[in-house]
Amino acid sequence: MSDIKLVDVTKQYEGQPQPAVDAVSLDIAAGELVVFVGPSGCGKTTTMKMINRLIEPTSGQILLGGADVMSIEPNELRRHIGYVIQQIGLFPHMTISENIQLVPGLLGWNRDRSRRRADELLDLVGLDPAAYRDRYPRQLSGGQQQRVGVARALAADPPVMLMDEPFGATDPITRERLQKEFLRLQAELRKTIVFVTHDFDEAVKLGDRIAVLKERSRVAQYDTPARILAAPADDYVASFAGSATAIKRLALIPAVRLPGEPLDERDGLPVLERGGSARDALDLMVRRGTSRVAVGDRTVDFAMICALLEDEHGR
Ligand SMILES: Nc1ncnc2c1ncn2[C@@H]1O[C@H](COP(=O)(O)OP(=O)(O)OP(=O)(O)O)[C@@H](O)[C@H]1O
Repeated sequence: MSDIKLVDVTKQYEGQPQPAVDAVSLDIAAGELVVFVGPSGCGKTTTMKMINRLIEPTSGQILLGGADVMSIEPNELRRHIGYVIQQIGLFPHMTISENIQLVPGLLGWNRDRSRRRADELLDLVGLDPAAYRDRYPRQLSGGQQQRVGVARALAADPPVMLMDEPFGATDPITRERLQKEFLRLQAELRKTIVFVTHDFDEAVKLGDRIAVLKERSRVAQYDTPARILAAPADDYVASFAGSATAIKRLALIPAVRLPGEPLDERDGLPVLERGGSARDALDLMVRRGTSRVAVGDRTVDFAMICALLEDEHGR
């Protein structure tokens, strides 16, 4: 299993008056996508990099599937944990395929198997292998390069992925497309993912759970996007989550994330389009004059959505 457990983790950089990360504890379940969100400098990246030992904690413990990461050999750890960063880090003198084959190469796979794997991964991230495998990074757009970055991190099929503002450098439209593709990919792959961003909307869109961090990475709230929006733990979380109106926030919550009852097909409820948001579910109810709609194999009801809105106004 690839759950991640942080126990009282502290990082004190030399010469700094305060720790960058101060006694942080957090449990991340296997197969879950957890987003660390917080303002610049609050310690998100430092916390994340301690998980794959790019940074060593001053004290505390990080457990990966129950084993202390400090006891896992660094190469073994890297095979287990894919890593995607904003600057992508593709090697300019290597083709796209060669870039993706780096990790399989390190693992000693033969060339045929590595090549096949690179093609398979290009396909997975929506790039036609025949068109892209032999190009160089500079011949790709920023969004395409970012997809290659994700493909490369997935090369050895690691159960865990660390992603540090992976879509941060792309324009808003590309970013939205990458987010959607990424969610589709994760629905299929179910990796354990730690995703760092300072964009709260991105956190709401992507996270199964969000850890809202304040200074020194202290956890202000750790919960599902719907619950954080409906019931922020304190003023800090509320102001961080604050700018959007309640109804706009509904548009950020995928309807599949709302609590619901199992669907009985015989009810003949209107069916929400795949990928629809809580806002879309509400629209469908209003249009069809029903108080429940089918979302996948469950139903979502009007009262649930009202509760989200009311909590918002009640504050
Ligand atoms: N190598 C280092 N030496 C000393 N201080 C550091 C070092 N790396 C980071 N810091 C400090 O630790 C704090 C947390 O930095 P970190 O990069 O983890 O924050 P962050 O939340 O990821 O920020 P951002 O969103 O701007 O990337 C900051 O105050 C930063 O200046």
